[in-house]
Amino acid sequence: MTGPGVVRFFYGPMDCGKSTLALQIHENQVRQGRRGVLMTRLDRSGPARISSRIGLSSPAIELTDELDLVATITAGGAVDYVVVDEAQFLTPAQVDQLGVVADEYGAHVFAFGIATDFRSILFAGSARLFEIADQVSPVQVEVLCWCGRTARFNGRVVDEQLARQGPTVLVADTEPDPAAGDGRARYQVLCRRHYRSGQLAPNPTAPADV
Ligand SMILES: Nc1ncnc2c1ncn2[C@@H]1O[C@H](COP(=O)(O)OP(=O)(O)O)[C@@H](O)[C@H]1O
Ligand SMILES: Cc1cn([C@H]2C[C@H](O)[C@@H](COP(=O)(O)O)O2)c(=O)[nH]c1=O
Repeated sequence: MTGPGVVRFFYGPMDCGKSTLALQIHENQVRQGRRGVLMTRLDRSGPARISSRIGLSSPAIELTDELDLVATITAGGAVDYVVVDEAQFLTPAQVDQLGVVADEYGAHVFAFGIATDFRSILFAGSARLFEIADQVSPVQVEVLCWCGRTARFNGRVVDEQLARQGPTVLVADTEPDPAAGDGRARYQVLCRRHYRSGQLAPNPTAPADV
């Protein structure tokens, strides 16, 4: 199928509802009989699923660096739409392949991901999406820092300290995992002020220190 394909990138910090939105868009496409492909990479719930904290989840193709997305998406015939979650983990070449799927095959591509890593540096996949997508939209639901300000920073917390260095990819949740040891990383969304200072909670001895 050829036609007006499009690449749309929805971005936002962890826990703002990206996977929920991805699954809602998929649902609305399916209801109208449109044929689609769901893809993800390194979902917290395990491989080959898109899962939302609201409780929705759906099987999806698990991506790897080596996978050619044009071949993967078109393998089963024509597709009307593609939903890609955790798109920050795509390689720039794979993002370009999404552009081919939109332009040459007429598919509507909906990509979802966090823009920046724990160092507040753009992920390679997200950077390429900002560069080539037809439309980029912040997810509308705000997540908040502990101080009440809007949180745009994805802080990585290790041993209750904000990490400033480490591997770019480290799959973990915003909630501590009770099954894991104390040193296990978690993420905490923060406003810029508290991302810069590394303060993760109110200071009990200085209540006004926000
Ligand atoms: N019981 C609930 N009722 C309403 N909203 C919820 C509930 N549990 C989680 N959420 C919302 O789900 C959102 C996280 O959704 P999710 O799709 O997992 O986010 P993301 O993919 O961006 O990390 C949060 O905004 C949170 O407020
Ligand atoms: C900031 C940051 C995040 N990650 C991982 C952590 C999670 O597994 C996902 C994001 O999940 P969500 O659906 O947006 O909640 O990305 C990472 O590997 N490296 C980072 O720097």
